[in-house]
Amino acid sequence: MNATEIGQARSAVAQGAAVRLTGLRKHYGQVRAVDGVDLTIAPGEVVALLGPNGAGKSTTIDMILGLSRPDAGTVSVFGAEPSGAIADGVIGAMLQGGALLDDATVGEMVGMVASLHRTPMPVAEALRRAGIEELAKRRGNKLSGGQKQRVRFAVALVSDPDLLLLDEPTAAMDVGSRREFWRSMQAFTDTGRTVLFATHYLEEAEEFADRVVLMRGGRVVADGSVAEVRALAGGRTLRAVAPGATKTAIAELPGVTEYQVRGDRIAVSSNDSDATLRALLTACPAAHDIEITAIGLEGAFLTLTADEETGR
Ligand SMILES: Nc1ncnc2c1ncn2[C@@H]1O[C@H](COP(=O)(O)OP(=O)(O)OP(=O)(O)O)[C@@H](O)[C@H]1O
Repeated sequence: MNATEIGQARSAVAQGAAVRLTGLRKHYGQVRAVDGVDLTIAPGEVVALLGPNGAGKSTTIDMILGLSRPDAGTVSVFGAEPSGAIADGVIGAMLQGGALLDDATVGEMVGMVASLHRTPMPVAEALRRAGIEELAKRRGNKLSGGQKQRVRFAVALVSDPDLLLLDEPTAAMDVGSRREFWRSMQAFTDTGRTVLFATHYLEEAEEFADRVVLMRGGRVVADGSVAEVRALAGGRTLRAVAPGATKTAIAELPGVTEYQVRGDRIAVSSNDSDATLRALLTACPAAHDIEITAIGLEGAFLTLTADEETGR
């Protein structure tokens, strides 16, 4: 079983999926924004949606929210249509650039959204969880970009949702605000809520997600834990000082998927680092300062989202 299958099987056994997408497709003219996505997210999972620009992350989130209608396939949220789940306050969402009111205070804005729901959490609690209690009386047009994001977070939380959908939630935040945001988020997920977040910050996925779903060209290209996705990219990096090693000799080492040679220094990506190392020491017995490291999530991301024709 590969990591994609493990991710799907693990979710499928969970009772009553939080989110289930089957054969989801959305085209804009010739652009296949989402091109056959099957995805099941179990209650309580924290899932990072990764992918380069235009991979289809926002389009997928919009369809889960019922903001955009699929051309084909189905979306269900806790067994219901998105519109039903939204009306029941089951879903909270934080979207890229979601509009805020310039003339209303933060407390009023969050209060207005709370009034739309049957069982909201107290406004003060939503502000506290989003870390913006001191901004309750500040008007929308006096907020910084990062503060606006926190207000959007409070708006997403106030219905006390079981599922949070976050599209690049920390995009406008500085490092301190991001750390604070994820601390609040962890307090929320510790209560067993489900979170799906799209991000470009790989370290956020690495640190906060139970599971990583990697999209490219409207499709899911990897799905599993951070360790599983890293392993899918196959590999390790071997660095060494290899006097006299030529590019041709390095390219021909077994297991090599990519390589760089700068003077005596080589850096090789390999899907069989043991075989690469043995062959290197045979071809170049003077090789020294050898270092083998596991590929990071960033390396896996780049490998798995590279265009096929430029994969090597
Ligand atoms: N309303 C639209 N009209 C036409 N094309 C669209 C529309 N929305 C998205 N697209 C196209 O669909 C593709 C997927 O876009 P989407 O916004 O879902 O990607 P993304 O992974 O969220 O990207 P990013 O990381 O840049 O936010 C892109 O090629 C985009 O240009």
